[in-house]
Amino acid sequence: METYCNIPLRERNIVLIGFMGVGKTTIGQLVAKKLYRDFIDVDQEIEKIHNMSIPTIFQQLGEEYFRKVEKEFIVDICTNTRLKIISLGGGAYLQEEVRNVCLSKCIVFFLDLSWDSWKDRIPLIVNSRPLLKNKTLEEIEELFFKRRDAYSLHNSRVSTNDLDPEAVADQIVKSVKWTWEIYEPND
Ligand SMILES: Nc1ncnc2c1ncn2[C@@H]1O[C@H](COP(=O)(O)OP(=O)(O)OP(=O)(O)O)[C@@H](O)[C@H]1O
Ligand SMILES: O=C(O)C1=C[C@@H](O)[C@@H](O)[C@H](O)C1
Ligand SMILES: [Mg+2]
Repeated sequence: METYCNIPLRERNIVLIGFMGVGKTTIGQLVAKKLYRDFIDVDQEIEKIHNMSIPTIFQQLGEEYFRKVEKEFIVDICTNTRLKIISLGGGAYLQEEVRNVCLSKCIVFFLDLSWDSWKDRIPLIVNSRPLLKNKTLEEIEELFFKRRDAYSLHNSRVSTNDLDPEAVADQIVKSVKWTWEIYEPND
C-alpha cells in the first residue's frame, strides 16, 4: 500500500466509515456544512447514476455488481478530488482496495456505535438496507462484530453513543482542526 501522501492535510478528503446506520450520511452532511465543503454520499451517487434505489440495484443487478461500482467510484473520487467530505456505504470499507485508497489519500474517521445502541436503529433502517432484510438479530450481530476488524483501520475514531448528529459532527470538526494546527500550523 502507498503510504506517502503528497496532498496537504488541509486539502485531503475526509472519509466517514462505520457499520450501516451509524450515521455516516447524516453526520457527513453536517461536517460538510460546518467546514464549508462539498458533501459526497457514495450510496446516493450510485443511486443517481443508476436512477434506482440501493435495494433495487441489489435486487436487479446483484450485490457483486454493486460492490464493483462502489469500489470504482470511491477509488476515482479519492484519487481525483480534494476538500470533499465523503460518506461511504457501510460495506464499502470491507474491500481492500477501498481501504487502501482511503488511508493513503484521505483522513478516515470511524463512527463507532456500541451494539446495544445500534440495535435501537434497526426500525429506522431495516427496509432500506438489503443486507438486513430476512436476517435474525443474531445474524446481524455476527455481521456487526465481523466487520469491526476492517473498520479498525482508520485515522481517528469517534464514539457516537448518546451523542446527537450535531455533537458528533462538532467532534469531527474539532479533531480535524487540531490535526491541521499540529501538523501544518502555517497553512
Ligand atoms: N447520532 C445519532 N443519533 C440518533 N440517530 C441518528 C444519529 N445518527 C444517525 N441517526 C439516524 O440513524 C439512521 C441512519 O443514519 P444514516 O443513514 O446517516 O446512517 P449511515 O451510516 O449513512 O448508514 P449506511 O451505512 O447504511 O449508509 C437515520 O434515521 C438517522 O436519522
Ligand atoms: O453495509 C452494507 O453492506 C451496506 C450499507 C449501505 O450503506 C448500502 O451501501 C448497502 O445497503 C450495503
Ligand atoms: Mg449512508
